[in-house]
This record gives sequence, C-alpha cells and structure tokens, in this order.
Amino acid sequence: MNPAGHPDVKPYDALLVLSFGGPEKPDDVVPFLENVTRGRGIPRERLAEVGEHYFLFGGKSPINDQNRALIAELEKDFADQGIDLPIYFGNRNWEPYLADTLARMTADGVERAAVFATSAYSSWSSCRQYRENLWDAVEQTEGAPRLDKLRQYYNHPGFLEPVVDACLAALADLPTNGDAARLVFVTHSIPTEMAETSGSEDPLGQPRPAYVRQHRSAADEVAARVRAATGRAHRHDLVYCSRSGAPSTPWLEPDVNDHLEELASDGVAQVVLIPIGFVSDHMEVIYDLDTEAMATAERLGIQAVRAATAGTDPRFVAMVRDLVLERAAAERGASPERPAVGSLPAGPDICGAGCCPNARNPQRPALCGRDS
Ligand SMILES: CC1=C(CCC(=O)O)c2cc3nc(cc4[nH]c(cc5[nH]c(cc1n2)c(C)c5CCC(=O)O)c(CCC(=O)O)c4C)C(CCC(=O)O)=C3C
Ligand SMILES: [Fe+2]
Repeated sequence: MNPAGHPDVKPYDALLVLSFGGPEKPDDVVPFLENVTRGRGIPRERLAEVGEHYFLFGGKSPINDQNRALIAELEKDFADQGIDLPIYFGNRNWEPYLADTLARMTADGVERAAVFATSAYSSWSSCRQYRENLWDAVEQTEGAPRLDKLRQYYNHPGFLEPVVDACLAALADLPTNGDAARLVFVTHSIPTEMAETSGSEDPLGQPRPAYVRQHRSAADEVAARVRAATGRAHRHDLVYCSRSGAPSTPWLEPDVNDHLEELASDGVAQVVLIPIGFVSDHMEVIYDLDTEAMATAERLGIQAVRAATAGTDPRFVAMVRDLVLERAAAERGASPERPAVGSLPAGPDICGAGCCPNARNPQRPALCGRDS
C-alpha cells in the first residue's frame, strides 16, 4: 500500500500491453503477413492459405479488438483498486506498432514500465521474439523508458481458473453433460528444434524443454480440476494447431485434425477442444479450431465443443494487476507471493541466460534476460 492506502505500483509509471497484432481490414492482410514472416522462410503456399483464413473473416482479425477490450477492463480494474497507472498498447506485427507506442510513452514522460505480453509460455516465438522486439524498440527510441517484461503466467491461477470453468461449461453443452468426452488441449505447434531449446540451462531460468513441459503442466492441472468438479476422470491429450514452415522441417505433433481422426477410430464420440495455448479467441482459435477442427469433428461424427479462452474474464484481468503489483514489490526489494498452480513453480522475473535462442540469429539481442 502507498501512503494514500492504494496498492503500491512504484517503481512503475505505466503498463505496456504487448501483443502479436493482426489485420483490421482486407488491405492489411498481405502487409501483415509480410511483417510476420519476414526472414522466416515460410513457403508462399502457406502464406496464401493463411491469407485465405483472414479473408474468410472479412480480412479482419479479432485480436486487436480483444486486446483493446482487455485494456478497457484493466483500466476499470485499476481505477477500482485506486491504481494510477496509464496503460499503453503496442504490437509486434501491426498497428499500433510497438516502436510507435514506445515513442509515445517516451514523449509522455514514462520512465519505467511493466510489460504484459499476451503470450503465456516460453519459446522463441512465444517469449524471446517479443523480447527481441522490445530491445529493437528501445534501441531506436531516444530516452526510452526502462521496460520489465512480467513473468510467464501459464501456471497462474488467474489464467487457469477461467479455463477450468470454460471446460465445465463446454462439457455442460454436450449431451449427457459430456460424460464420455475427451479433453483435447490445443496449442500452437512450433518447430521441434525450437521446442527442445525453449527455456535455458541457466539454473535461474525455465528448465528445458520449457514449451511442452509448461503446456503439460497447465493441461494436467486443468484436467485435475475438472475431475474434482465433475467427479469423472476425463482422459486428456495435448495436441497442436497452426503448423507452418517447410514440410521438411519437423514441428510438434500430433496436429489436432489428425488427432481427431485417431480418436474417432478409437470410438471417442465427444470432445472438448481447449485452446490452452492462447489467451483470446484470435484467428488460430476461430479458424484453426472453430472452423477447421470443428469441420473435421463433424465429418468424423464426433460431437465437439470448443472451450472459451481467458479473454476478459475478471480473474484474468485481476491476474494482470497482480503480476504488476508482484513485480513492483520485487523491484522494491520485497519478497511477494508468487501464485502458481500445477507441477511447476512460478517462473523467474528475468529470463535465464541463453533462454529460448533464436536459431536463425543467435546473436540477436533481447531485453529482459539475465544476459541482456
Ligand atoms: C507459439 C506461437 C504463438 C502463441 C504465442 C503468441 O501468442 O505469441 C503464436 C501466436 C499467433 N500467431 C499469429 C499469426 C501468425 N503466426 C504465423 C507464423 C508462426 N507462428 C508461430 C508460433 C506462434 N504463433 C511460428 C513458429 C510461426 C512460423 C513463422 C516463424 O517461425 O516465425 C503466421 C504466418 C503464417 C504462418 O506461417 O502460419 C501468422 C499470420 C497470431 C495472430 C492471430 C490473429 O491475427 O488473430 C497469433 C496470436
Ligand atoms: Fe503464429
């Protein structure tokens, strides 16, 4: 508490919400895809295909609106809690671009900001790439504020509790309350090499291979809580969506569609799809799951329901606030509680040395690491 009796956010004077970004209209789609895949060696056919996913939804991703909605809820929450902290929004791949936002924060006199990224897990794609972009933005902004990226939150109760309730709601939408349903947890596939090198060998970092380990911990915890609530032991699996890259490069498998085939041949008739790797219903969720995987399930005669993502659930909003307060306390030299559920402890505030390396450009600097 500060002298006014409000939660103490010192040393921070702003919060930056950092996200992926997405196109807002059809003309944005191609330049957005170029931003995302620059230098990444993604085959042209894959890009054309992903472009079609966006055009199917009018050339607009819902991700920016979802982030603006989260920020609006956070602003209300901060006001209710007496927290006086402006919130800024910056994206890696689309407007508002991170660099422009950082320039605005600098002009507004922000000196030190906490950074909440809308990506909960460790890997180059889901963490270090964000940190590289933070480095670049700070490099090109004279007098930029100091930025502290908040810890990974895949095992924070504020992220997982909404997912548990979403699973229970999805089960209730199935005939016979989904008593025979398989819980299919889905996340973004990444190249197996990226998965194996996620995390670091630094004892103060996240142990390797962090990406799959963290997802398993989250999925197991949600499944255990669903079991406690229903009194039924649903079997559960962790599978992948949105595979990209060259066909010759191995990526994490099984793909959700192949897995549904497998389940159908085993006689599974009910499935709950749980997008455990994502925090809002963006394109991977509304296309890869709601459109493609749902069509696969229907063709196979499987009754499938998709569980909601954390989105703007009040517990998720409160989690962001708690992560800011936790980190602020730690930066003031206190030892705050670090809530974490499941088999893994709360992650470190600062990424381990050599964490989640960039395979194509190992020397590329990144902010907010022990080796930064
Ligand atoms: C781990 C992970 C997350 C989760 C963590 C996080 O949230 O960050 C994520 C999220 C997202 N990915 C998104 C979109 C895209 N990702 C692509 C490509 C890729 N993603 C990768 C990984 C991830 N991606 C990888 C290894 C590639 C291959 C290229 C490379 O090696 O870098 C491509 C290019 C086309 C293609 O290759 O499929 C697009 C368009 C959107 C926006 C959605 C919207 O618009 O609503 C979001 C939230
Ligand atoms: Fe992606």
